[in-house]
Amino acid sequence: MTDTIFALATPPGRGAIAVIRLSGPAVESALTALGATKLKPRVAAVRDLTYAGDHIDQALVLRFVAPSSYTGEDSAELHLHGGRAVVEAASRALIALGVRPAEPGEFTRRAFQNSRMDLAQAEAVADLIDAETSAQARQALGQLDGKLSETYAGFRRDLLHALALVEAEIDFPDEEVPDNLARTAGPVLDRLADDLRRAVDTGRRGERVRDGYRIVLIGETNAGKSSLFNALVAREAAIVTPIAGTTRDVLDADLVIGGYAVTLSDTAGLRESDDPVEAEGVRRARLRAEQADLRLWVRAPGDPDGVAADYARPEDLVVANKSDLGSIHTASCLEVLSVSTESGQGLPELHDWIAARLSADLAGADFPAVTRERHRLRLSEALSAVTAARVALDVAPEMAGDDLRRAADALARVTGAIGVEDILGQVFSTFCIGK
Ligand SMILES: Nc1nc2c(c(=O)[nH]1)N(C=O)[C@@H](CNc1ccc(C(=O)N[C@@H](CCC(=O)O)C(=O)O)cc1)CN2
Ligand SMILES: Nc1nc2c(ncn2[C@@H]2O[C@H](COP(=O)(O)OP(=O)(O)OP(=O)(O)O)[C@@H](O)[C@H]2O)c(=O)[nH]1
Ligand SMILES: [Mg+2]
Repeated sequence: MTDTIFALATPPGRGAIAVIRLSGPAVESALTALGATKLKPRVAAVRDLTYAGDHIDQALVLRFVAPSSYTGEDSAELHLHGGRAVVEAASRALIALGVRPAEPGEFTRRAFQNSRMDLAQAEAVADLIDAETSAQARQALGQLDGKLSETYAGFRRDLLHALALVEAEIDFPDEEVPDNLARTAGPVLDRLADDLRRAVDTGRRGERVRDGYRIVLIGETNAGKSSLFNALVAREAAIVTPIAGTTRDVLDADLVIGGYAVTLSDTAGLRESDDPVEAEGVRRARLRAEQADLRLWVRAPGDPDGVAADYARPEDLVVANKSDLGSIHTASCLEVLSVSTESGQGLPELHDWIAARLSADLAGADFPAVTRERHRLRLSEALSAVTAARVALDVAPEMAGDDLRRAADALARVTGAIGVEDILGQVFSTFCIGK
């Protein structure tokens, strides 16, 4: 027998309205015990809620009857006056009635277990709640609508089609088998491998939209990295001094540029140093630059050209700072934008340049993007199994069946069709209570 659960679905504290959600088999009896009777399903009605003779609130109540609800179970919502005492009283009454407080994500977990949504959609619910930028919300909504799930289902259909071809040939063996198979199943697998490869490639993009695009400021000491960092985050977050070697630790700030989440990092100036603290700072700066999606090479007039030439990638940008003092000379082929954090010259252009780069990198036409490491690993697994199957087709077709089954398993794990037990806790523990 399933427990009946409840949780505050709105933020805790004082507010205009507080919504308590209930779900489970005892919802109707709990509502009756509170005095909320004669409720037409899915029609809001005002009821005086009472328990043990105490008036709890004059509430708006909404009842859902299984399976037509978010969780697929009998459910209800109590729209209360949003005060702490009212929510407290309602919670105490529900606990006394045997309704227990929900675990984080438990409503959505039940929706998943009652096949109201698959695992990728449940993850999208969490992403949508966490979304702080328009791009994050757009991506999560697409995934909630089932766009990602449809993509995976399409891959699985192709796989099972190929598997059927392989098994048919193996059940009726003759000498022509490898030739026939390569002709029939071969093209199916080639196309599938192409699709999987493209899906894996969208993975970086999807994760960047979700978790933030990593931009690192890097360059010689005193080039003005920390000054630029402060200008971009619009506050005095980093220490700026005329002393070379001021910044040691990597400093991160989250900001939104052009509707995309960005993590911007300020780093220690790159130079050889006998000071172990500074040397460690330089080591961390280099590491961070390697992991970044985009590096801004900050240079002041007179800075040597060397570092950027050694570490830069073609997509990076040289920011020629201190334009009020002069211009830089560079032999590198990177794009150059001149700014002065002192006068503000060039800063709007730099902002626009970054926004344009983000939308070029992240706004793909072929959404839905893969949004999680978990998905990307499984897709890569499926891709390598399909590649192995394609090779086996020509030499040992009886092996191809196993590879294809392995690929189908990997895909089924993404949407939670199989192998759910070991990841359920992990997926839902990151939810907030009441979702
Ligand atoms: N008040 C309120 N607002 C909310 C939610 C909620 O639970 N309560 N949601 C919660 O996240 C989201 C909406 N999602 C929902 C998804 C499905 C159903 C539902 O009852 N589905 C039934 C009936 C569909 C119909 O015909 O209208 C079903 O699918 O069978 C309700 C909410 C956002 N806003
Ligand atoms: N004239 C001028 N001075 C600037 C400009 N930007 C920064 N400075 C000055 O340059 C000096 C170094 O600036 P920082 O931002 O600390 O440089 P940094 O690259 O972070 O230096 P380290 O942390 O030591 O690697 C400070 O005195 C700043 O005021 C600029 O655009 N024009
Ligand atoms: Mg600095």
